[in-house]
Amino acid sequence: MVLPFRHVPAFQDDDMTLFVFPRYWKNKNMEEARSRFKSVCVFCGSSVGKRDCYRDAALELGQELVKRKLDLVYGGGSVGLMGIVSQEVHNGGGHVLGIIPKTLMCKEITGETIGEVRAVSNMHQRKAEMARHSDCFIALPGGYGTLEELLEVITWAQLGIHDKPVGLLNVDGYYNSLLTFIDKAVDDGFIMPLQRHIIVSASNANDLVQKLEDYVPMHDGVVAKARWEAEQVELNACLHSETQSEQVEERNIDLDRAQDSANSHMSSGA
Ligand SMILES: C/C(=C\CNc1ncnc2c1ncn2[C@@H]1O[C@H](COP(=O)(O)O)[C@@H](O)[C@H]1O)CO
Repeated sequence: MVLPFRHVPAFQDDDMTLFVFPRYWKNKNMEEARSRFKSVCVFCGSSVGKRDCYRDAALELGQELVKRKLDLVYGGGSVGLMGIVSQEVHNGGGHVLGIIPKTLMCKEITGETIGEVRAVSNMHQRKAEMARHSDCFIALPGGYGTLEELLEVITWAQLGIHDKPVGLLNVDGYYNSLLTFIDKAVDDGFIMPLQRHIIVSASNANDLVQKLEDYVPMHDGVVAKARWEAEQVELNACLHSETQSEQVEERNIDLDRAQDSANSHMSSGA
């Protein structure tokens, strides 16, 4: 029996928990409760910000992921808070997956790569891949890029495209004005009160990850998930064939280069 994520209570103190979430288990002889997540997607600034508290929070989040044995999925590279959190997870022995559009994939823009790096064709594919490879999302402080990524996964949760929890690491009140704005949108009838609960927030990494663990998705039943799943399957097929044709193209370019080099060796008599 496979239970869909949305129908499973976050906490079940029985053998079923082991069956549904193999990584979330309570051993009677051990104090430690492991996470029901495997991978966490972190959105965060490509800058470090002007105050030390942002760097400290990125370090603390990295350590929290290592402590809970969670893998990191992020935008790739080593610039800004992205570099701090990814380096910390990598140093702590966690798996780091960076997903980065080819255009941004040069040291001058993104810095050194860390861990596993997956190149994608564009920003849309990057977001789809980041979401596909993770079980929940966390936004550290950041700018336009972070906000855009955060709001997209919140919108996807609202539409029922996924059931994955979304958390704001509200470092020293960085996101207070965004949360106030969202409350205003609820008061003025642009966001339904039920959908306000999609966003979970906390001021430190430990509390935030715990809240994400406890999160139970709520739905108004308006959007049929099956329709999105069909669309998702199509999108994945599309991304897959795009990646495959790019790989074929790259292989052809490599073969042409090898042929050119062999030809020039032959003609120079080497
Ligand atoms: C053009 C700039 C930096 C480019 N470097 C980036 N490398 C990798 N990923 C990036 C980069 N810039 C943005 N991202 C993605 O958006 C988020 C950060 O954007 P923000 O505007 O700094 O908040 C991050 O999660 C990445 O996925 C100079 O900005």
